[in-house]
Amino acid sequence: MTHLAAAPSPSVRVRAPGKVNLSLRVGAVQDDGYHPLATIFQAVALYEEVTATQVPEGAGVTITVDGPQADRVPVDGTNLAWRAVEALAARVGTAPDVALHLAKGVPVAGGMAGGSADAAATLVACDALWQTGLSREDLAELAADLGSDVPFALLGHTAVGTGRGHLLTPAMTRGEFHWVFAAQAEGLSTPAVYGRFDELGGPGDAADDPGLAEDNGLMQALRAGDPHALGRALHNDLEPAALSLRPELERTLVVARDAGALGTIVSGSGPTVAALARSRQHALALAASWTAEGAADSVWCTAGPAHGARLLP
Ligand SMILES: C[C@](O)(CO)[C@H](O)COP(=O)(O)OP(=O)(O)OC[C@H]1O[C@@H](n2ccc(N)nc2=O)[C@H](O)[C@@H]1O
Ligand SMILES: Nc1ncnc2c1ncn2[C@@H]1O[C@H](COP(=O)(O)OP(=O)(O)OP(=O)(O)O)[C@@H](O)[C@H]1O
Repeated sequence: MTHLAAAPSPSVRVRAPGKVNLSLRVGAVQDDGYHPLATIFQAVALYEEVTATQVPEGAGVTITVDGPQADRVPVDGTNLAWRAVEALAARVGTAPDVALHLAKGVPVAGGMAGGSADAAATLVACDALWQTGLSREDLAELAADLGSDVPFALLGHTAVGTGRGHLLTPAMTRGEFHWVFAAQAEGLSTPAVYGRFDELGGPGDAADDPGLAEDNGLMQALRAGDPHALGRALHNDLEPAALSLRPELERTLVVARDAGALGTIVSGSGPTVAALARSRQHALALAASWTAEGAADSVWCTAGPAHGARLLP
């Protein structure tokens, strides 16, 4: 009798990046609870890696998670990757049967859109696994329904975001920018930070619908590949709200400035703080200052722009 080994279940791996908002301009809250944004995203080379494996019919979705902060990630239907499976399956009329493994390389609840990257990677992975034939635009539509940051995790590189942050236009950049991120053990809730922004007076006298008119210098710095000019132009309307919820972040910003960072900023809704460096060597020096001063729970050196959600061979 010949023994036939069972064929391995089909499996695909996808990487999607974390992000930093180089500029984040926030308008007045709308009736749907969202704020109109004008933002410039940059993807950075801290990646979420999602492996999707076909499982027998009826097995449903399962999630396992790997990484230093894995215990803070839900493995049920509240995980954004799980919701991505369900959204894609419903869209193409297939059963949501898949085992997901998330290898987390982006700080959790840090304002760097790690969960959004998982959702984007999962869309690309299941799209390949199920050979749906959907276009990248179709996936972007599903992505926008999952969360405001998910379409950018699909696209990657550097892009202007408007609407809720989900309408994207790629931006021209030259060369590589070196970043250091100071992550905190305890995350911040994105709705709580937007809520504090409202309590602090929202956009105040600024236009309800923000624009990027004030970001001409930033766009020019990107096109010129000039990290000094980029450092001066970084801007985040949510920074006062994040600092009001986490006053100790002020010291993290100051330590990086004192150590010669070209610019410092709270990343998105925080509490991660980003510092822009002159070079990779300088990034390592900034990281060492944060560690020496105990101004971060973990420190991550990386560079941007990085690619969007992409299948791995
Ligand atoms: C802070 C940023 O990371 C900047 O890119 C994003 O605006 C947040 O994007 P996200 O985490 O994908 O947010 P979503 O999952 O879409 O929304 C979560 C909550 O954040 C708030 N929210 C989000 C986006 C937006 N333009 N206005 C908002 O007020 C709302 O309270 C919403 O209920
Ligand atoms: N795949 C996921 N990975 C991490 N957290 C997830 C995931 N799905 C749901 N969550 C929940 O969402 C919360 C925020 O997660 P995430 O790491 O995406 O935050 P974030 O980077 O601040 O997001 P954003 O920058 O898009 O606002 C976590 O505290 C967790 O409870």
